[in-house]
Formats: sequence, structure tokens, C-alpha cells
Amino acid sequence: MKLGDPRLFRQYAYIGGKWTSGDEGREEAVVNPANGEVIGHIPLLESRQISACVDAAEDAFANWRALRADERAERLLAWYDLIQQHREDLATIMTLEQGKPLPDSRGEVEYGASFVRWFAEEGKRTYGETIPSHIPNAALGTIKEPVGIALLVTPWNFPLAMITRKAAAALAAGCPVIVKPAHETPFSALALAELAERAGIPAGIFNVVLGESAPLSRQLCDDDRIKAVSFTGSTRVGRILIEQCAHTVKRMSMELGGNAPFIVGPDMDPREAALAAVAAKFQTAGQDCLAANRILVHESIHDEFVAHFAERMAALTVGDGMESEVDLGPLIHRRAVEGALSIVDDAVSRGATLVAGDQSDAPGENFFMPVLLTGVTSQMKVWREENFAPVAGITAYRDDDEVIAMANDTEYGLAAYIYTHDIRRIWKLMRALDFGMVSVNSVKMTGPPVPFGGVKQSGLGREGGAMGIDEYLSTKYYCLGAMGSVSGS
Ligand SMILES: NC(=O)c1ccc[n+]([C@@H]2O[C@H](COP(=O)([O-])OP(=O)(O)OC[C@H]3O[C@@H](n4cnc5c(N)ncnc54)[C@H](O)[C@@H]3O)[C@@H](O)[C@H]2O)c1
Ligand SMILES: N[C@@H](CC=O)C(=O)O
Repeated sequence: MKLGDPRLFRQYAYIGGKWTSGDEGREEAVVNPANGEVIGHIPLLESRQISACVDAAEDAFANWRALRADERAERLLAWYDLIQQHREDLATIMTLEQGKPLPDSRGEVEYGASFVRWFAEEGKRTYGETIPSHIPNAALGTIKEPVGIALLVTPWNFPLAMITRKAAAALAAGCPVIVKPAHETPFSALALAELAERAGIPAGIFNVVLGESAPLSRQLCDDDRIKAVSFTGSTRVGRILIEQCAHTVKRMSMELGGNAPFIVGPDMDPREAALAAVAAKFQTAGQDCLAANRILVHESIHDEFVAHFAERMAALTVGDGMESEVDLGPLIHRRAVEGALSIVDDAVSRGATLVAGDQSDAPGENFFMPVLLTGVTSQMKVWREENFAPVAGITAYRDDDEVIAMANDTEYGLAAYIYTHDIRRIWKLMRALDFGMVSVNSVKMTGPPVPFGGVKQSGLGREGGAMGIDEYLSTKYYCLGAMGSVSGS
């Protein structure tokens, strides 16, 4: 791997400010999904090393929480500057381990860094409140305090930004973090740790643990010293973590799967809407929780929309993300390709039409050519499951009430898109859609000021925005009694 700063490529865990190998020497290879080449190895830590990591975080907590918010902000801003300075190396690491095209990786580094800057500032605004007292001669109010050590478990599709969106909020709030990255994409997390160290974030405050996911997470969920768990990943694993944390009653934030509807109104220009739908579906090769999976188009413009969608989709190039002019990189592994194939087969066997998507054109075993299916129905996996692949399903609807019922017919409730210029329709749909985020006439909806998150089985809590830091803060109410005559009491 050619990096301007080779020390960003670390093949160790990072615990209590020390780069750490596994005590028993167990390791795992990490491969480039585009070509199967081994990029490097990571240690698999033993249970006692995981406990040592919690010890280190516990030891570091008191001093970190005691810093003033502006002192923590200085460290975070230094981290932000370093991420920006090293963005090219960070993007290279990301493309090699995740597969996304290099320009997308650069975009993710920028996006990930933006949360660090945002929360550096937001940490200075964790205000409590004063409460008009109902108790004679008493002063009432609240203050916000850090919850304690936070475990952050993150996915492989956004290997950097899903960490910074959590970690920056937790650190700004005064909490130490233990990051458990996906084993497919550990090197972005480790590069962030290297930069956190250089930024003066003290030992024990930002830790990265590596190991077998299930036992490792179980041990940390069982540990009463961990006070919060923030998870981004599948709904299936989210349910497991919720169960595991029940008996220690931890604060939980869950950013889980999505199955976004993309609704196109009858007044829309079919071409404009189709270009937006392609952009909303195929980012990160469809491996995006916001991907427009169920494209619901008014029957009056359906055929024209499909023609434009197919034309735009045909222009997408699939290849190694390190090459120029690539739109879609590989899927993360062969299992993902097989999953996508089975979803397409299921849809076709149940009556969907395969308009485009010839897999014999795929440039390698982990690649998947974009697929367009029409006539998809709620009986098909492509409708019911989060397909997490470049598989687009389009279906026609008659009227607003029908499309609302179709869009809400899913256990997921992360994001929905509406394309129409009819203000009454916008308002009606926006209110009726059972999703945590609704984007109207815009593919882009995320960013640091935004309360990102879902309803139903897409999650609990919000990341980003003013709400994002609250996930790492406890509210302490105080009642100062016998204060004498208190004005306003
Ligand atoms: N809502 C959001 O903000 C958001 C953002 C990105 C991704 N996602 C979701 O993430 C999923 C894709 O990512 P993924 O495949 O990495 O998800 P995943 O649930 O398989 O894995 C996520 C993390 O959990 C770990 N893990 C896996 N099995 C575990 C277990 N039994 N116990 C504890 N930890 C375990 C993994 O190693 C990884 O670190 C999709 O469902 C996508 O929608 C959601
Ligand atoms: N695209 C999402 C991540 C989902 O996979 C984001 O911007 O946070």
C-alpha cells in the first residue's frame, strides 16, 4: 500500500494508548474485495485484553470528563485538522479495504471529518436548564454529565464516518470510547486512532479493539463499566445487542437497516426523477442504509421513468475503486453477491421483469452489475428485505393513499424520498410516511447538523445534530432546598 504517511497503516489494536498484538498471536487477514489480495493482518484479542481495555478507559475517564468543554474541543479540532491533512491516505486505505471508488472515499473522509468539527463545537453547548420551583425556597435545575464509557460497534460500508459520527459526540460529551470496527474494514479505524493520538487525545480515551465480533461484543455488553452502546449495522445484530445489554441496562443507540421508498409523483419530469433515483440507489454500490430500494412511480409516468432509469443505469461503470471513472466498486464479499443473486432470482420467479443487469459482464467474482427489476410486489424479497446491493425495484401506483400504504409496508423506517413539486402532496406524504427521515426533491439528506436515525426496526436514538451528543449525556436534576427566599420560587 503506497501512503504518504505509512504510519497510518497500523496492524495492531489500540488499547490504552498502546499498539497491541493478540496475546496468543491469533490473527486474521483483511482482503481487498476488488481483487482478493491480502492488504494486511489484524490481531484477534483475548478476553483478558478486552478487560484491560475497559480498565484503561475507566482510568482515563476522570481526567477527560474533568477537562473544560473548550479543552476537549481543542483536541477534537486538532484531530479534525489531522484527518483533513491526511485525507488522501485515509481515502486510499478506505478504498483498498472497502472497495468504494476513490472519489467516494475522499467524500467519506470529508463527511467523517465534518462530524468531528461539529461536535467539537457542540460540546460547548450541552446546557442544562433552570426549572421554576414548585417547592418553597428551593432552586431547581438540571445539568448534563457524561454517561461513561461508550462501546461503538460499526459497519463496513462507511468505515470512517460511522465511527466519527459516534466518537466525536461521545468524546465531546466527556466519554471515553471503545471502537469495535467491522472486521472487513479495520484499517480506517486504526488510522483514526493514530491521528487521535497525534491530536493529543489522551491514552485510554479512544480505543480500538479487534477480535471475533460475537464473543467480544458479548463480553463488553456484559461489562457493567460500559454505560452506553452505540451500534450501526444490521437490524439482526442490533436485536442481539439490545438483548445482551438488557441485564446491565445500558444507554443504547441503534442505527439499523433501511429499506427506503422513493416516491415519484405524477407531476414530475420522469427524466429528472429517474436521474435522482439512480443516484439514490447506486451510491456505495447499493450498500447504503439510505439506498432507494423500492422505487414507487405514478402509473401515468411509469414507462417513461423506467426508460430513463435504464438508460442512466447502463452508463454506470463497475470496476476496481482504485481505477478512475468507476461508479460502482465491488460488493464487500462473495456472500453479498450470492445474496443479491438470490434476491433477483426470487423476484423473477414471483413475476418481476428483469429489465437490465447481465452478471456475465461482472469484472470479478465480488462484482455485481446493476440490476433493474420492474413489477416488484410486496411478496418478493426485494421488497421485504434490505437488499444492500445494486438491485433496483420499480413498481407503479395509482394514487397517494395507495403509495403511502406501499411505502409503509416494511418493518424498516429509516429514510424515505419524495419527488414531486405539489406542495399539498409533499405535506400529506411527509406526514404519513412512517420513517425517521424524509427527503423531498433531494438525494442528499445527511450531514453534521442533522438528527440522523430511524423509527420502527431501523433503530433507536439519533446521531448528529444537537440530539447526537445527548446520546452520551445523562441529565442530573438538582433541588437546592432551604435556600431562603429564592426569587421566582
Ligand atoms: N442506520 C444507519 O445509520 C446505518 C448506517 C450504515 C449501515 N447501516 C446498516 O448496516 C448494515 C450493513 O453493515 P454490516 O453488514 O457491517 O452489519 P452487521 O450488523 O453485520 O455488522 C455490524 C457490526 O456488528 C458486528 N457484529 C456482527 N455480528 C455480531 C454479533 N453477533 N455480535 C456483535 N457484533 C456483531 C460486525 O463485526 C460489525 O462491526 C445494513 O443493514 C445497513 O443498513 C445502517
Ligand atoms: N449513507 C449513510 C450511511 C448508511 O449506510 C450516511 O450518510 O450516514
